[in-house]
Amino acid sequence: MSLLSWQRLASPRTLFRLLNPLTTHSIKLKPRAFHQNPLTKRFYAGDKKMVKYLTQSEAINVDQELFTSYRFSVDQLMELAGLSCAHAVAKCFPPESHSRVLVCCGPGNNGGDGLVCARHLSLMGYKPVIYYPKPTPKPLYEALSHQCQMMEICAVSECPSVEVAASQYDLIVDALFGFSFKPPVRADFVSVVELMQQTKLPIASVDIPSGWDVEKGRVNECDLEPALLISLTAPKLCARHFRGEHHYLGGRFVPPALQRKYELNLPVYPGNELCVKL
Ligand SMILES: NC(=O)C1=CN([C@@H]2O[C@H](COP(=O)(O)OP(=O)(O)OC[C@H]3O[C@@H](n4cnc5c(N)ncnc54)[C@H](O)[C@@H]3O)[C@@H](O)[C@H]2O)[C@H](O)CC1
Ligand SMILES: [K+]
Repeated sequence: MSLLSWQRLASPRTLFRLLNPLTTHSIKLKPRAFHQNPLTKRFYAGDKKMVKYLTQSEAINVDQELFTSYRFSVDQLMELAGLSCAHAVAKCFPPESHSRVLVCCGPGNNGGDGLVCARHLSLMGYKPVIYYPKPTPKPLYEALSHQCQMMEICAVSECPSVEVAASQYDLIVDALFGFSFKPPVRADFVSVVELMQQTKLPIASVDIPSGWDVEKGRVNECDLEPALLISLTAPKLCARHFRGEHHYLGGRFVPPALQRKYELNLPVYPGNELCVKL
């Protein structure tokens, strides 16, 4: 068995003992219980069940139950969702190297998560700039936009070209469409989707990589490939096709009974963290 295989199976302590020529302990080479994600090939310690990947209708149903049976308000969950996205961004793209962030926001709740994320990124030392091509005329979105303005977060009204984006930004946050997206992309959003398809900047997608089919994933060769995907509540089926470097789960607000009802098998969030690596 190769060293790489042992790295996946053994704990760091066992590995140290295996590799340390000075060790005098007798070592039992008993592999730990583990399971492997068949798509990402990642190994997970323990024999816990795999996290569930939701269909589009399951995602919508979970969302609805949170608002109806559990009486959460959209603002509450959006704040937690957007905050967890900002935390995942900070883990993968620290402000020291990726301070200039273009946050692209769509017309629905995914876009709302983006506005919240931009506000928290700005509090965390980033310089976010918002591109919100079709602001939604509803009190929630107007308040979120107003908060961003009051926080002196800049907004651009034109979608930057690939070249301009490359010179002015270090990272793009994709908060255009989430689990209610129905292809094809409508005219108002074509240029920003094309920017994200063509740019070489890293992209952090909120919940769903925009333009992907919520269940089938990438449908066109040119579809964007985020470097970071932050699944919210639970990953959707499209996340099985994610090939980027970082996959996080955020939205740490799902009541245990709802987790049980949908057999979500969510991973344990470490300590008081707002997101967990999948
Ligand atoms: N429970 C949770 O997990 C929470 C998730 N949140 C986030 O909410 C989105 C889902 O929000 P929703 O408003 O239902 O949908 P979308 O944001 O995906 O977008 C709907 C919006 O987009 C328009 N639209 C749909 N298809 C197209 C298209 N082809 N072209 C252009 N426009 C399109 C549609 O008309 C609507 O206006 C989820 O993914 C999470 O990110 C909550 O924030 C917290 C709870
Ligand atoms: K998105």
